[in-house]
Amino acid sequence: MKYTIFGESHGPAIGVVLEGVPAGLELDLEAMGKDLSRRSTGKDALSTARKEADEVNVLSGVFEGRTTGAPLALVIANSDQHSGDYEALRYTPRPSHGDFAGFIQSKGCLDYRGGGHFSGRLTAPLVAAGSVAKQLLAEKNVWVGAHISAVYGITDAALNDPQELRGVADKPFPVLDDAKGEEMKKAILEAKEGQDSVGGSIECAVTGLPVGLGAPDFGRNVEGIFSQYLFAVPAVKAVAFGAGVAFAYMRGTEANDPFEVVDGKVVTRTNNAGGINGGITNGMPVTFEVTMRPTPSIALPQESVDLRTGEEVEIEIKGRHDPCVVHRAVPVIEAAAALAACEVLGI
Ligand SMILES: Cc1cc2nc3c(=O)[nH]c(=O)nc-3n(C[C@H](O)[C@H](O)[C@H](O)COP(=O)(O)O)c2cc1C
Ligand SMILES: C=C(O[C@@H]1CC(C(=O)O)=C[C@@H](OP(=O)(O)O)[C@H]1O)C(=O)O
Repeated sequence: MKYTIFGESHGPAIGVVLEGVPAGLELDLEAMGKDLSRRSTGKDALSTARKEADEVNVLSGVFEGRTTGAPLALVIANSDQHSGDYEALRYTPRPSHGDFAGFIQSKGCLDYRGGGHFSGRLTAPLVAAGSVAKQLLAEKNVWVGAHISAVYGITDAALNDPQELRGVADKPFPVLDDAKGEEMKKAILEAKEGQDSVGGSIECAVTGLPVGLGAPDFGRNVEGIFSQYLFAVPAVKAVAFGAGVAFAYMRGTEANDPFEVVDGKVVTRTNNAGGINGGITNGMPVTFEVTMRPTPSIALPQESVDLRTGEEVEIEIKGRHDPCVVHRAVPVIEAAAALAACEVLGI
């Protein structure tokens, strides 16, 4: 499958075209709607106040409830744009958003309203595409789950078994330990109160991938394939597999995953490698953590440059921004992982 996401945050609609979807899948639009509502806006003070229904209109690729194999076009309308909030920012880019790089790359023709095509809004169609991927993976007993692993240095309980993630998806704030979740929420609201934002991380597991997929080489390496999809999510700045950055503090004796036989199957007792050795799946769950930066649009004054005059200026960003993107991004990371898992499986 190949996907193309289109649209701008303040344009009429956003959407995705998925090519190469196998024919015959009975598309579960209710499951898709559930994932979209996990990501949705305007629910509480922890997220942007913009309110979008995020209803999916299936334009093509489905007939009598089943995929036909033709390109699947899913469209989501935009309705609650406040484009006036962005007028003053047209030539004075927001630090760390896509404004400056996008302005130069587009030769000044950028749709700067609401972050245009760079907006986190574009993760709605990604979640829709990810839902299709999850449904295809379910036919092969492959499952994807995730939780918030940290917000502003406050960490969730350690994930011992990916099955613990099964109950997390239905929680409004998807953590394993709800008490830690309350601390994280407090940190988000405190940052918001101070006209600031916070970053964090999401841990994700993909279970059921068979041993032997991928290759050590560029282009077919399983860590590389997952990373391509994950870094395409706005605000993702790091991806680490298995024990990840903690390897820097370990000896081989702690880091190595000993082999054992369980029910006649070769498995590893620990999974520090995150289910991948030599770029190839080893049959254990593929596990990874993504780090997401603090939301760039903060209300405090910031330094910018007027691109028309070259003059250094101070800007103040108005509007409705997420004080933290992490909690809404959990289904987004699952979606990116599901699409990556499909590629690894050759779907
Ligand atoms: C779900 C989600 C919501 C986001 N909400 C906002 C937001 O309200 N304001 C903002 O400035 N950035 C937000 N972002 C982050 C920006 O879209 C992102 O930082 C920007 O596109 C630049 O990309 P980069 O951080 O990957 O370099 C959000 C990202 C995601 C995934
Ligand atoms: C609309 C969504 O999030 C938006 C992501 C976003 C950004 O810059 O990434 C900026 C804000 O846009 P606006 O200023 O138009 O309210 C968020 O509300 C969404 O996720 O559906």
